[in-house]
Amino acid sequence: MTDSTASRGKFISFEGIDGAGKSTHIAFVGATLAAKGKRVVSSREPGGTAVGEKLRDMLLHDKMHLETEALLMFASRREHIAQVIAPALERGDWVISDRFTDASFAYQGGGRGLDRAKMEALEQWVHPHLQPDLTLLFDVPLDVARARLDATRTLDKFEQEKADFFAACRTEYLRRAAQFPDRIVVIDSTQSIADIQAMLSGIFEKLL
Ligand SMILES: Nc1ncnc2c1ncn2[C@@H]1O[C@H](COP(=O)(O)OP(=O)(O)OP(=O)(O)O)[C@@H](O)[C@H]1O
Ligand SMILES: Cc1cn([C@H]2C[C@H](O)[C@@H](COP(=O)(O)O)O2)c(=O)[nH]c1=O
Repeated sequence: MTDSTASRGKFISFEGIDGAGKSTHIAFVGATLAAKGKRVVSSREPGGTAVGEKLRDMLLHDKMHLETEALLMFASRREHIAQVIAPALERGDWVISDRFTDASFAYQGGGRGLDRAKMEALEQWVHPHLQPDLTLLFDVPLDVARARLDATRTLDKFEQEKADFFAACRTEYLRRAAQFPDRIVVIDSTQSIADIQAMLSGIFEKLL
């Protein structure tokens, strides 16, 4: 039986260029929230649903037209909202998403150069009334992100992009942080993991 009186949960997104360190902190934030008695749903984009994970596989490995890429990102998002995000928020759960629409503006808009108006039209279509309550933007210089990636893994299609692509993604992320200062918190991700976790604890202390 569902509790129809449960208050809406909160929606937190994590953003940053590849290698900025966001995935490192997702488990920490999930554990922090759970310790405070919140039910947490942790998910990711592209992906987060069966259909979304199939789209993710294509998006991270197959070359395609930049508009196809943007449309598939939003198709994955549409499914993610319908299957995961909206029901969880209605149940009163907290949703942590490793990326959301800011990533489309940064990567397809900034990185690939797709017209911002097209992205805004997709955003209006797919989630006209939903935005994260809080977005944590992990910001690092490109060389730091690249060194972290090179040290750890086989690179996917996006991670193989050149420095100017990531510079444009980072610029667009920071432009959006300036545009939405009440929602997006920029975290200097060159700090140690321990220092970042201390800062995150402070942010969630205020939010809870
Ligand atoms: N503040 C930090 N100091 C030093 N190393 C870090 C820091 N944050 C993350 N790392 C390391 O950098 C690597 C990449 O981190 P992580 O996977 O969290 O990045 P990411 O932003 O999620 O990347 P992607 O978007 O490509 O998944 C990992 O090996 C992680 O341990
Ligand atoms: C949501 C979203 C993601 N991307 C890119 C950004 C990353 O390179 C990959 C996802 O990989 P991660 O290791 O899980 O971060 O997808 C994008 O280009 N546009 C988007 O909307």
